[in-house]
Amino acid sequence: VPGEQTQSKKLTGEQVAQHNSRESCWVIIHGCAYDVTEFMPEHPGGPKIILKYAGKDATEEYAPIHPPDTLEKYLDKSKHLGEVDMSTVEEEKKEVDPDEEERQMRIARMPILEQCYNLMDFEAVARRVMKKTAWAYYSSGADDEITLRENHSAFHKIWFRPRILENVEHIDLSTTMLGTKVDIPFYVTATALGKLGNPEGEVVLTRGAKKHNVIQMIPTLASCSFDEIMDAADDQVQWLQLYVNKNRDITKRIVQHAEARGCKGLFITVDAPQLGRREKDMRSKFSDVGSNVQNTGGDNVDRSQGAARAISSFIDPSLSWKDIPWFLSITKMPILLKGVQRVEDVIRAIEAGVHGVVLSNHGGRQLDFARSGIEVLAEVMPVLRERNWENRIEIYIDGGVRRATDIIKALCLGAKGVGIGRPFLYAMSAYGLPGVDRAMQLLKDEMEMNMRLIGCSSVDQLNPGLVDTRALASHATTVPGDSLGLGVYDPLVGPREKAE
Ligand SMILES: Cc1cc2c(cc1C)[n+](S(=O)(=O)[O-])c1c(=O)[nH]c(=O)nc-1n2C[C@H](O)[C@H](O)[C@H](O)COP(=O)(O)O
Repeated sequence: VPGEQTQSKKLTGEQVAQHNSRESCWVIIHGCAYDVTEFMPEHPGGPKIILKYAGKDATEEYAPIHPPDTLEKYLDKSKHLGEVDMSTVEEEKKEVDPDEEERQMRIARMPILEQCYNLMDFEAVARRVMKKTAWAYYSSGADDEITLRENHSAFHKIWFRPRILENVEHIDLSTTMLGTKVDIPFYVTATALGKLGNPEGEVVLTRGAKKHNVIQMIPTLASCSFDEIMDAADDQVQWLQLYVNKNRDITKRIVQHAEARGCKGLFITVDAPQLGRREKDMRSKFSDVGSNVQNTGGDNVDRSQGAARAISSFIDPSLSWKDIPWFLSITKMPILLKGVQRVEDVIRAIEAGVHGVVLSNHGGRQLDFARSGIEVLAEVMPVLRERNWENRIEIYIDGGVRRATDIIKALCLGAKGVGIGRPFLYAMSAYGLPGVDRAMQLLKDEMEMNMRLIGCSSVDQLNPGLVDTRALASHATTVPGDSLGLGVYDPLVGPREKAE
């Protein structure tokens, strides 16, 4: 940028502000200016969100959605214009947002952490104190959110057949997952965009997992960079969740870097060749020009699924069984398929040589009317036992796990462990690390008590004889009278109407 900045002098806010159009667009991110004029048309989130911040400081909007190394990785060095003297940057006049004022009041009055007695309490608090877009993104399920609700209600169709007069003085909750000893049979599953809920993002979950000796699955679409999350680990085991990129060189680089950094498992997500249609997420984006879901402009990016869809256009819908040998050839990490939803595919996975599966429907965020992981588990294990294959691979489930009894039911039916998503996001968003810590401790306390009451002193004693699953296949879908449903079915409370 000849003449506008000598090596020693920083750019001024005024200089940046002059480049505020499609023809010449500069933005400020973390105190540095970037020329994004040529990049704008390729931005996965579309040009509008960039134009909204043309000539201005975009850091607040940028940080929750993009890992810190994004600009290093994807914007040509010639477009890195150097540091800006932030004292010369005009503060954005923030018009008073009544919603935000109300939210701050709810935060001031939120319950103290000790008043959270179970994982649903964290959801109730998070719904009140999180930013609307963050709540919508985390809580969203696909379409009518039937599967989202079924995931948890399916556990209510399984009843216990507890044993009595067993010595349950000492309870051991520990088990192994892919050879790693963990203190309790759950892991923190991969959930994208952690900084939407907490400015520190996924590293908060890393610290919580360390404290309770559970495993964290690192999401491809994390807000933090992969290396940030690995660096935040303290002698603990982490896995990688992978969305497979159309560009297999990028995928190979990500996988081999994860292995080199010490990841102990590769979980290939197979239930999202396209991200599901999450209307709450889309609706909440309506007021944000950056991902205007009623896109009428000339954008070339389909942003009608909110933020995740926009940043996930790289996902390869052509991924198929024929790719598995290639994955087995590029890494020594155990490979598991995340998002398997019927026994035929579990058998194919075993025959394909993978090391495990996660029976999952992506937390109800993908195909609506997909069955719950726990129901698929009840279908799979008897078929594997018939073939003597139940120990050929490790089988996990996720979706709707909110109580230790849900974990126990899954292990009784043959799961090695369960993945938990939203509860830890809500705990992190509402209370930070102390929230995650308490959520994990509550599960441990519940688990110890319920193991005693079911008459088992260690998880290897859990077996199908301890549960009655006869009601599991009845799919009486609940009328969406619950909080999620009310939000979904009442289009008249969209932001425009609210403002009037
Ligand atoms: C709640 C949530 C889940 C996401 C998630 C983001 C959120 C906010 N994202 S998503 O943006 O693409 O949908 C991912 C993801 O990055 N990759 C993935 O494999 N699963 C993703 N999942 C699914 C997750 O790994 C579990 O399957 C699901 O969360 C388990 O259900 P519960 O939330 O009820 O525990």
